[in-house]
Amino acid sequence: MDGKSATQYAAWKKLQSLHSSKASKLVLKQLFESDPERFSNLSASFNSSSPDVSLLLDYSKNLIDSEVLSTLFDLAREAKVEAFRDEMFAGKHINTSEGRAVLHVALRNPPADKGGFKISEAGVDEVHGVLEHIKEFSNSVRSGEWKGYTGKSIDTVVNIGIGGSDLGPVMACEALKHYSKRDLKMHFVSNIDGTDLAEVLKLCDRETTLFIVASKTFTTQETITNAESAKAWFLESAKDQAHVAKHFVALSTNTKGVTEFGISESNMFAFWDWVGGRYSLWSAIGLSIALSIGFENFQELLNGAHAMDKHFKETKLEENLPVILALVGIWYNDFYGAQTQALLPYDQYLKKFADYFQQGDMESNGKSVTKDGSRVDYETGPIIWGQSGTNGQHAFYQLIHQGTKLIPCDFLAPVETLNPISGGKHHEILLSNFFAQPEALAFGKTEEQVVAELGPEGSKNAALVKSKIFEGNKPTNSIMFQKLTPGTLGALVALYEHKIHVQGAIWGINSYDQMGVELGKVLAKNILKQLGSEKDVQGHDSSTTGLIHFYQKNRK
Ligand SMILES: O=P(O)(O)OC[C@H]1O[C@@](O)(CO)[C@@H](O)[C@@H]1O
Repeated sequence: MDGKSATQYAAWKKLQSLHSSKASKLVLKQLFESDPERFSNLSASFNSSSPDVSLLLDYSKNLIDSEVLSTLFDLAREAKVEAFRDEMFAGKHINTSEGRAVLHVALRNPPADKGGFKISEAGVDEVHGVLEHIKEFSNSVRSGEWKGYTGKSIDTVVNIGIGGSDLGPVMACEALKHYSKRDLKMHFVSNIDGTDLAEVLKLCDRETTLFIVASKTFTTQETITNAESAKAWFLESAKDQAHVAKHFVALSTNTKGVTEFGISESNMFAFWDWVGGRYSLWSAIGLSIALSIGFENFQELLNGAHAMDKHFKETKLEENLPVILALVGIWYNDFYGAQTQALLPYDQYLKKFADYFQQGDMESNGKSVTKDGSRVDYETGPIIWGQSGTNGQHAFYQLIHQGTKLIPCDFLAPVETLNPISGGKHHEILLSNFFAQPEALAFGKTEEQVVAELGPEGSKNAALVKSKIFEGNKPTNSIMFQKLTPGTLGALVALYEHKIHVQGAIWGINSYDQMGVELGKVLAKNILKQLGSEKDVQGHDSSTTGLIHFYQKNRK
């Protein structure tokens, strides 16, 4: 993939004309009526050696026909998606702006003699050593063997990190709570807002709390400030700096930064520059996950992701789940003008799934310049949002059903619940909604149906009738998995990681740097120095100056 502008592709041009000529004719009701086999023709499965790790992707409720779909696959071929995928797996420096490889797949790759991919890049051969360190340490803490400075075992873990050093652990610990050691309390501090740390510290005992300082660069202002404040809080009673070693560990690529902070290298879990922050939960950044669910389950998480890696690497485009999700997403994003993509997991344990992929997707593909420096003249990364079902139905589904915006939705659900309370009644109600919502979105409700429902009297109110019509033809994907296990979560996360990769390849952008987060940080550091008094405030527009002055005049 050479960072070409996507509009140059013949398939892109064909998709433009297909959208112009076909969009009004791509009506799901008719598409299903004309093809009784549509579901089986437009579903794809992912199976792995573990029966619990399998997925069904039903993409039949999309605004596509065979011609559109084949042209989308042509686009993938023209954009050399497979070659770019193989470059990633081979450790090529596809993160061109930073001159780095992109190898989160190496973090979950078994040893070559156990069927793993052969990947050559500095550090890759250290992955299993770090995993061993994670295993030993998490076993030691979970068993009570690891003692704090007064000889007590650890019962509380506080992960201090932000962005990819927080969102992955938060999402995975929530998703896999069923598998967690319930008497080891997990907390996550990310925001520089003192409230975040202050509220967590109220729940902590200095003698039994372990702080994890998670930061790839070990320079992130929020994380280092929070870590310094946590250390100060700890030393208020621990007093002796030597005790820090029993209560603070670090996850980073920056050994110098870690030791300067006061954490010994033996308490550091390292990773490498080819691990992107938003792709790092599989690395040392996942330590809190291993502490929560145990190393064996953490390994299962890695195994599930590796199984999806193999699927992505080895499956032909037409049956490749990440590719299908990517292409269908591009169809709406770039040809239907859809601005967002909703992730709607009908599994309460996945309530942080959409939050996680806000960074995963939007920090990867929120770009407007191709890898060769051209300004794109097409849409790139979508806005990712969502919430667990059925909650979203009572919050924003009104807009999805009857609003003016096209919102492609991915629905996800387990066949089996992990909490079959009340004899499974809750799960059946949940799944009935999981099945019903895409059906309602696809097929809607006609004016005739509304009139029949309202009857002669009710339907005299023309405005009321109109307000009850559901236009339908709203596209959705439905993903089902057996039950939410560590392996299934690994496969699901890897599925969306690779979807992001494919979309970035087609858009010709670098999905793996994040230049857009830097300017705000620099300006904030400059303003921080000017908050002392009004005379210090220099070099800003009247709005920024006015706001700062308002703060300075009114602070206590
Ligand atoms: O892990 P770290 O180096 O502290 O970075 C935290 C987060 O900050 C960023 O916004 C980059 O500055 C994210 O990409 C990253 O996940």
